[in-house]
Amino acid sequence: MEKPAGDDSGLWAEYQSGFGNHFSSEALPGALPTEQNNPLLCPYGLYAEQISGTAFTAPRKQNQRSWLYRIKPSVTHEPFHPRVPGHKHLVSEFNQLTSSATPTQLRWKPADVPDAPTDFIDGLYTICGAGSSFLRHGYAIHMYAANKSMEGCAFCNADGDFLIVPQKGRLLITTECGKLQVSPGEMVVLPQGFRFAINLPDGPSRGYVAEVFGTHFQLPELGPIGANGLASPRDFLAPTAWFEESFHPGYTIVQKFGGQLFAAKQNFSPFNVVAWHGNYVPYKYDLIKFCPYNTVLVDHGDPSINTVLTAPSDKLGVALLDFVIFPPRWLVAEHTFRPPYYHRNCMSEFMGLIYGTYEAKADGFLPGGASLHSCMTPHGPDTKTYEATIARAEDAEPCRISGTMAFMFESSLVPRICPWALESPNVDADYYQCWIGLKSHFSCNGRPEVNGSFTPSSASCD
Ligand SMILES: O=C(O)Cc1cc(O)ccc1O
Ligand SMILES: [Fe+2]
Repeated sequence: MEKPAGDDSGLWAEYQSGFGNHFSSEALPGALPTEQNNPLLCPYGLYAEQISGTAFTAPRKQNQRSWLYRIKPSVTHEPFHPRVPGHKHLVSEFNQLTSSATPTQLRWKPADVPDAPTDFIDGLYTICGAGSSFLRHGYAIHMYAANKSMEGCAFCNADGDFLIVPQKGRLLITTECGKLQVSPGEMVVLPQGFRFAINLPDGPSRGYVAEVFGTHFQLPELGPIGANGLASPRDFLAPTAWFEESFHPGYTIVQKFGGQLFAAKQNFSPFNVVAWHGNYVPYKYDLIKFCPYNTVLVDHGDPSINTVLTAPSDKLGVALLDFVIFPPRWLVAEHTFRPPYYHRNCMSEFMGLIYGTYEAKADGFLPGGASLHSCMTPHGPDTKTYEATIARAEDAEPCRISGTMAFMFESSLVPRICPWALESPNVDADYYQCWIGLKSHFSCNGRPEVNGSFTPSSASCD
């Protein structure tokens, strides 16, 4: 299976294609002012409102903002108060009070979706992160497990951009710019400050979220690859304008601000934007459209070759957070150990699995599960994968990795881990065992001893 069935995007939502474009969209003819951004009187009596995703003065190349033309401006609400009930499992400042660091290899089994009614907001919990949303530098990695649509409320993340990777269950996301349907196998970016509501048409749902503070995701440079390849700008889809005019007493805006949830009441839906234009927008991307480039002769390329999106740090070429995937592809390298190499990395690697089996782990790393190998923590293929690979070393024909989609959030900042993630019953306490069986194949006469008693596993090839 290349991708779970049931992706009927397009039915619920209509899109415009491109990455970083200056988009424009109107749900009523003539609703978008064309001569200027801020007319004295807007068409249809709308209010003009700007949302800025970068400082007004950011260089033109990085500057991101959109103009929204709406029935009432977003300021039309009662004061924000800490939400009751609070949320105990969200963190946006990673320090000794909130989290701790460990160099040990960590792996989590998939979390069960709760039985109690739980929407996306309550089902979201932080796993780890670094830096601070207040200082506008850092990231948080969250996961969610939920089973019910958000009702009578919209979520707004003032802390950073969410990159959401659903693993189970579709997300029907209503945003101020319009609607997005996101299936497992796709990802969506909801930039800082946009209000959105998530419906779960399939019920039980779970997935992964990377949140970046103080920067935005961009496409990686292609360098010598050339003008094409990896994620193509035209495969990114932004919504088209959609609005509702509803009298909705008690509608709640839930704002994540410094990791804390605040609530404010208003009496109408915030999805009242009739037209908009700009380059600061939510967007989605289908990971199966990724066009991988890789080794065609020898050796294992670094995983950066599979970068879908990167959130840059201030250091040239060093990511605050890269979103990297391990998609279906051909492995053709000659006399090469084809699975991921054993390594230690100054960057920290959080991994998740959307479907299938990951090429470095014959078992134990399950769809919906996760692993974390922090800065300089050694890791690599498990014993079964290693032994199966060298057992068929002599007859390694080109083979296709199929039916799998793993991903990595890779960061230059060392993550601190939340106590509930470290103490979770889903922690795989025996993770280290997957490498303990790696034995010496050393032989003084030069020819490695290969124990042929292992049956080659089907973990990496068809
Ligand atoms: O650790 C991992 O499984 C991710 C990874 C994959 C790969 O092919 C090379 C390096 C790397 O960190
Ligand atoms: Fe790695």
